[in-house]
Amino acid sequence: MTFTPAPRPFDEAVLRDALATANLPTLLMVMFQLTGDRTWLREPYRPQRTRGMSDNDTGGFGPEVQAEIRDAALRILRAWGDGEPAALPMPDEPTIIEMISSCMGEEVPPEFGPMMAEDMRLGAGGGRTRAAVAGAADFSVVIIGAGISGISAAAELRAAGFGVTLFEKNPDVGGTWWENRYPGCGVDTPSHVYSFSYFPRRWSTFYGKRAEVHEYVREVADAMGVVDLVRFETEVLSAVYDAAAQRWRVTVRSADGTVEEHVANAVVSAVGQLNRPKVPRLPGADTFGGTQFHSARWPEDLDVTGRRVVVIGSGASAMQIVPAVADRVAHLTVFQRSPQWIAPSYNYSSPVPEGVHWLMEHVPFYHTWYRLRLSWLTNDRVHASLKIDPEWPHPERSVNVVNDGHRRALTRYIVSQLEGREDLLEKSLPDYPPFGKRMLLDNGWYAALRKPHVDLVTDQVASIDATGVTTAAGEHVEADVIVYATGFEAKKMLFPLDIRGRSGVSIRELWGDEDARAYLGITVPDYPNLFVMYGPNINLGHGGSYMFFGELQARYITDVCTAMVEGGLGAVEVRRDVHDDYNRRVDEAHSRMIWSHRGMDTWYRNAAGRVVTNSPWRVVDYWRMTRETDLGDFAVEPAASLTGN
Ligand SMILES: Cc1cc2nc3c(=O)[nH]c(=O)nc-3n(C[C@H](O)[C@H](O)[C@H](O)COP(=O)(O)OP(=O)(O)OC[C@H]3O[C@@H](n4cnc5c(N)ncnc54)[C@H](O)[C@@H]3O)c2cc1C
Repeated sequence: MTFTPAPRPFDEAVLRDALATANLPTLLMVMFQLTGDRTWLREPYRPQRTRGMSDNDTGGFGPEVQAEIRDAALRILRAWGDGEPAALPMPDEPTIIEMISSCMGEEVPPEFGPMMAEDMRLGAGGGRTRAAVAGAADFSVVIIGAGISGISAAAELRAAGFGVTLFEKNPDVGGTWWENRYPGCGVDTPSHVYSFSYFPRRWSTFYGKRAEVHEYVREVADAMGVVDLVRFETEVLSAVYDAAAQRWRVTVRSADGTVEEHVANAVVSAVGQLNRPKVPRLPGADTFGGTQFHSARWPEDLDVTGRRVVVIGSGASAMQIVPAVADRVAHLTVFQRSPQWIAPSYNYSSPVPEGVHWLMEHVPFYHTWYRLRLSWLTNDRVHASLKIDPEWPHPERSVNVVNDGHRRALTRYIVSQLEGREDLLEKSLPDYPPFGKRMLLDNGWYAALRKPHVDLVTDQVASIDATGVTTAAGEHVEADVIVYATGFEAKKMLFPLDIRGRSGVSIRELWGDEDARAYLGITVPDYPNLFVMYGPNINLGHGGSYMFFGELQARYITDVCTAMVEGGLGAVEVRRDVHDDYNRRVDEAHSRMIWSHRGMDTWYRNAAGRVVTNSPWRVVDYWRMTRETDLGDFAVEPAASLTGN
């Protein structure tokens, strides 16, 4: 699917109505591309700088300028619809930077030009097209997992002609978006950015809910020919490298318990960082007489209406569950270990107006620029402000002067939301710098906490009995339902898979429970032809969409496999010095980032304080690092034989 409309005469009334709903900074870029007239990039048509995550629909223009822009857009679009060609169908990179800087009202560095140009091409072109690689059909790849990562890798490898099999433990594709079914579950990255760059969608809301995200992921998997490659309800148990054969022996178990071995030239682990639920071991939990489950295992038939519900945890999942159930339950108790920084949300529950859909589908470049603007807002824009300034005199509250400004603005917001509830305010103001944990969006969290039948408890749960939970202070809370919104075994990467490389050492032993490392988060010495997705130091802490990161890893992996086939190679193993140097740079970069700030205790860090899950890089840095593969990074072996198992 693409949004690349062909010109045809517009119905003026329809066009006028749609323009009334247009995002003006986006519309100005359309007008410039169609006319080539730089008037639309300059004062008085340069939008004000966008604040926070707002779409800045009016661009900050007064009513007269808004009307002028819409009138001019009407004329320009009518001319295009009547056959006048676009002056700049594909602007060059400096022009893209000039445009994005104009429509954001701030200078965007030139280094973003190539990545943005690629996004524009992909959005218009309908796929990460690949020329078929001669001989690829004889090179087999097993992919473990059919979430966004597995689908990205399979789509690209398949397009190049590789023999691909995916094993998926669930009965459907989608991973995160198939498993998490709790009330309120959805994205906190805007949907037009949390989309594959080559597969736009008519999102019904600006922030898609899980059912729609799952439907989308399935649609992409279908369209890219991936679904047919998946063996569902088949769990991979182990993968062992046979150095003599230059093959991986992959053991899988089907739903009926049958265990079989598959042999492949390469293995891609796409098992996700947030797939294995983490449930605290609380004394007495097994005696609870009600219903209890992890947030990712919400029972399909559970009705919480009129029930007493305890939610343990106040992270991203709890933040979505609590507002979604608060009005239905008899009583809700939220156990919070530490408060979160929560930003005001914009458009969080709003449907995308029909006029905006129409613009995306009928007006050339509109969807592209709407997405590019959002990408800049949600990706790397804040990264620089998350660096620790060693000279900053107030490390107890922030990491630099800009971060301190974020703190003031967010504090004002929280205070405004909890006015008159000093009890809640005291529990809700974090003592660590904003962005030290992933920024969450307020989708009714504070409003829910204010309700008379909702309690926010900062004491810890000490034990559970048949009728409820008891806090460390000895208070008993009666419950019918306990929800463990306690996150995932993120640091235990690839758990519980048993993966053994050239020397027979299990990756579990190599990494331990929480010290995974890989070159580019993808390849590990001693594990030839193994590629890990959403692995160590890949999670995005500053913002951004994992879908894009998944695409970058998929491209890199496909490039390496292509180089293997074209070079007649049987094994590629990342050089230890390359791997070690990369990880030294990761750790060094992290030492200057907010996630390593003193006192930051998050699921990102291990007991030694090393940040294991998060990327220290900007999206554009990782884009550049993975754009071209260099076989010089690997020790390579010629293929003993590229065919046969
Ligand atoms: C509730 C929630 C909301 C999120 N919201 C956002 C967001 O707004 N923006 C964002 O960028 N990211 C978000 N994320 C992160 C999200 O996980 C990623 O965006 C993305 O979905 C990861 O895709 P994946 O394919 O790498 O992993 P997953 O989606 O976790 O998929 C892994 C797949 O591997 C399968 N699998 C695992 N082990 C095996 C095995 N041994 N054998 C066979 N199959 C196996 C699993 O069944 C699963 O289908 C969210 C995560 C959660 C949990």
